[in-house]
Amino acid sequence: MSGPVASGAAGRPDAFGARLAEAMAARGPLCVGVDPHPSLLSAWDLPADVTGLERFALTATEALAEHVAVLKPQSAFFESHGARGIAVLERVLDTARQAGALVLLDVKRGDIGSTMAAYAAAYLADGAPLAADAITVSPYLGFGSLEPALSQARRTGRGVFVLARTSNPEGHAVQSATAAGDGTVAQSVVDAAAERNAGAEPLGDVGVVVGATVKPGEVRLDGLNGPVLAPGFGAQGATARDLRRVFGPELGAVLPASSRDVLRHGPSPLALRTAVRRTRDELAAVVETARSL
Ligand SMILES: O=C(O)c1cc(=O)[nH]c(=O)n1[C@@H]1O[C@H](COP(=O)(O)O)[C@@H](O)[C@H]1O
Repeated sequence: MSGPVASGAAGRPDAFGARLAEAMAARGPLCVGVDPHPSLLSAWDLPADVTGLERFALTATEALAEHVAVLKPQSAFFESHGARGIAVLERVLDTARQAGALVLLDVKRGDIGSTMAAYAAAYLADGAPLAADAITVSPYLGFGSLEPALSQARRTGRGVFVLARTSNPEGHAVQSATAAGDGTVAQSVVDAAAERNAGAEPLGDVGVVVGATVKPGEVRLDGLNGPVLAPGFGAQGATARDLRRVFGPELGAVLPASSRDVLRHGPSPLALRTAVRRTRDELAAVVETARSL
């Protein structure tokens, strides 16, 4: 898959939505998280320092990046090692890109607009050392405060995934509260993303995050016209059948994400790839059944 280019509009072939749809069709709808938890480093017999981080993250990336549509490094695990950890993250981004995976950098940024512009420059600008194909962002300073990231992503053929209804149980209290007007806070996020995606083909660049662990019907996704990142699959307890229950007919645009449940099979590259293949086959079976519903 080629990297993003510098200009254009949603609907162009190199827009993030189009590149993601192509990657999901070619490689199956699975996003694997590269989350170098200290406990996983220890399970892989690696030291809990930056050399262990590097071995872990590059082993996982080299083993998997040719086989999945999207790799999602979790920034915090790299940041916790300081500048040398960030240097490892840069290598992960580069290695994944060379292997043709799209890279979704999980940084969950959210800030006032003028600072959001700096985050956009850090992660969504051509040539930035930490540029990724997409990032996760938090809308809790107001969806409008994300504008600099949304417009930068559109200009550079990149994407954003906005937290809507997250997989963790604590998310319910704020995200299921009633928003100004009507409906829940989570639904207002999905609706704002849908506005940005209107008219894009085959998918818009503004995705949302809805955990695979949530109850069916908590958010309506039928008008989104964008991708849905669904973490919570695997280690947090959601199964492929839960994905079908939660997302039903929208499953075609859903990108289930799993980190620990894949990574625990390492350090053998073969065992990591076998875990990915098994997970992908399970997902393919439920997506197929959802299509025939
Ligand atoms: O944005 C995310 O990626 C995310 C959103 C969410 O609602 N829940 C969630 O678990 N995540 C991330 O997805 C990954 C889940 O990891 P596992 O539970 O090991 O599969 C972690 O990196 C989380 O930070």
